[in-house]
Amino acid sequence: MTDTPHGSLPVPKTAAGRDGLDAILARPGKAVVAVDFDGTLAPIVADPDKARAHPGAVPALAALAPRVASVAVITGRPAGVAVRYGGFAGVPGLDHLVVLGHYGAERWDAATGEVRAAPEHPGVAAVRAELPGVLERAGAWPGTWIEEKGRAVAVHTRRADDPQGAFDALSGPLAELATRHGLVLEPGRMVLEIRPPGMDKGKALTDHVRTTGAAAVLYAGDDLGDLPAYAAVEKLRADGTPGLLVCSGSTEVTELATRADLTVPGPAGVVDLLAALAGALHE
Ligand SMILES: O=P(O)(O)OC[C@H]1O[C@H](O[C@H]2O[C@H](CO)[C@@H](O)[C@H](O)[C@H]2O)[C@H](O)[C@@H](O)[C@@H]1O
Repeated sequence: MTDTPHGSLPVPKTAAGRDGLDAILARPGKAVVAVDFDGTLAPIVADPDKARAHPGAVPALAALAPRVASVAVITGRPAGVAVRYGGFAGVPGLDHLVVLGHYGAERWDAATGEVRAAPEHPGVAAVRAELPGVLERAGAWPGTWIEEKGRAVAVHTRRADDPQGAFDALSGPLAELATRHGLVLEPGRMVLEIRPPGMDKGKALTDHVRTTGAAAVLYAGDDLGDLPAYAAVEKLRADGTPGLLVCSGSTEVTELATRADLTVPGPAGVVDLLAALAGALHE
């Protein structure tokens, strides 16, 4: 990061992004800061159970949260899992943190410690029962495994001998399985998730911006599941609410970097950015 009029805050490469950042700095009490979890706050690791927030993430979020209208984590993880792996509960400064899990189908509030959730979709149980057979018929790629997520199931290929080959070969059969049970396929970083339709990170973010009455928004993500949130920020901007799109950069997914106002080097870069923003708002 280079020094700018706002300390170590980087300058977004687009005019829309610079407007978004300026709006957040001008009226932080009307700004929502929303961030994805895996790949954005937490470095990508081979075993999803071992993913943890970057050590600087909680301190940066806790420094920022009291200075803005709301900080939210919007994730494909179950909300409770993200809270645990993030270490978000009981942190001074994060007393009003919101975690929107399962792409917005679940909401955890730090203020109550409770999770509110949409009803479960019956198709998930049917998919769960059929999934081993579908994987077997698709070639039983060694190293591929199923993550049980409660309201969804995910097939991970990162630990397969050929992660991209397994991902490509399984995409079609899993999309067909999802459709047959009224569900949708959510592709991500070496993961194919089958989950209920009707909610995505874009709707989750737009609802949160509306309910908080925010006048500016920052969204940071790294994966394909974050694209609806990007689209939501673009729509908010078109409708007059400034916003800043941040990409947690990787070589694995490049779709976000082309649309982002600012690309930072992975979770460490996101943490630096959040800390710099908190510092600028403290000045
Ligand atoms: O919306 P997110 O917070 O980004 O969650 C998306 C998925 O993240 C997890 O999988 C990803 O991270 C794993 C741990 O680093 C990695 O092994 C895997 O390859 C990635 O796809 C999680 O396991 C999924 O349930 C989330 O939906």
